[in-house]
Amino acid sequence: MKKDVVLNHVTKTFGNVNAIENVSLQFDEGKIYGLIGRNGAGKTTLLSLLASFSEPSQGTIEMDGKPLFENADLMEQITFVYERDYQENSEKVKEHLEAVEAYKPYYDKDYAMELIKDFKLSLKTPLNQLSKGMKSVLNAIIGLASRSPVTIFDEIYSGMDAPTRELFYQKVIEDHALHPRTMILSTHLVSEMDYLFEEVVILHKGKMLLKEPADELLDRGVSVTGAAEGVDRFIQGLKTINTQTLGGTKSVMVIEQLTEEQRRNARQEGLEIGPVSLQNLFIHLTKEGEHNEEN
Ligand SMILES: Nc1ncnc2c1ncn2[C@@H]1O[C@H](COP(=O)(O)OP(=O)(O)OP(=O)(O)O)[C@@H](O)[C@H]1O
Repeated sequence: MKKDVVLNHVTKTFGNVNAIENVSLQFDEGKIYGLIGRNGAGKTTLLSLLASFSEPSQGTIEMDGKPLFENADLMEQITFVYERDYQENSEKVKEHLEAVEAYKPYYDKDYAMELIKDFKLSLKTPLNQLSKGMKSVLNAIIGLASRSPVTIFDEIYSGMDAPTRELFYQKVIEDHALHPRTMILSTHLVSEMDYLFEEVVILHKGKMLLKEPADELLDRGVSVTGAAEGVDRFIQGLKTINTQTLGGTKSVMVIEQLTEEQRRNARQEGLEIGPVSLQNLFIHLTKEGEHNEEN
């Protein structure tokens, strides 16, 4: 079975709002995707469609050439984890994981137990007595241990403290290396998660702004740092964003690929050329999206 997920001109409408508008893209089997977008951009809507929670209003979503929606064989391939409050659920963690195991064909119980230990979650706690962070951890464990060919994490990390998030990222990398599968992680924590992503999808107001390999995206710009006067001379005529000044030192993001000659000039000026961050690019690109719409 081919496990790429293909969206063709997908639109999802709520009332008169297009939460997702004419999105076409393919999630290739085995890659780790970062799905980013500002509040209300349509991330959860898109991921819920992949999880078959609802049907697209227009367009198709297919795996192995077949529509995903309500296809039990295909849905077995996908795990979608999202923030849940489990308020009405008093079963214990252990019972809940046993229930998950029953309907997840790739679930690895030993790995789940290892994660329970590493994340220090108690098997005996009723779900509705877990703290917010512990609920996030439980969701993360379900997502990882399900080992589904397509695993979707919808912003489940917000309840986790920083060390727990770090541990989760480490587990994602380790387990993906051992058991390659498609992972889609939506997040607002762009700066701390960017190193996980092989490809980045940016949604903006329901539309797909871009889908690009992370390294190519980061190649779109550089940071230039050094004495303010030298930086000012160097950036003349270049497209820049996000200037920061500290004392006599200035750092500017240049949204252009530099030529060899420009790089040489920078070195001669004593300037340092460094990478841009995905977070800064994201902020810039979504602002630019707004600007283009206004014109
Ligand atoms: N069930 C619904 N009924 C009506 N409108 C909805 C529904 N779900 C989402 N929307 C709208 O669709 C748009 C996209 O929402 P969505 O939750 O997908 O965004 P998001 O990118 O996940 O946002 P956030 O980062 O804030 O969680 C928003 O305008 C939202 O108000």
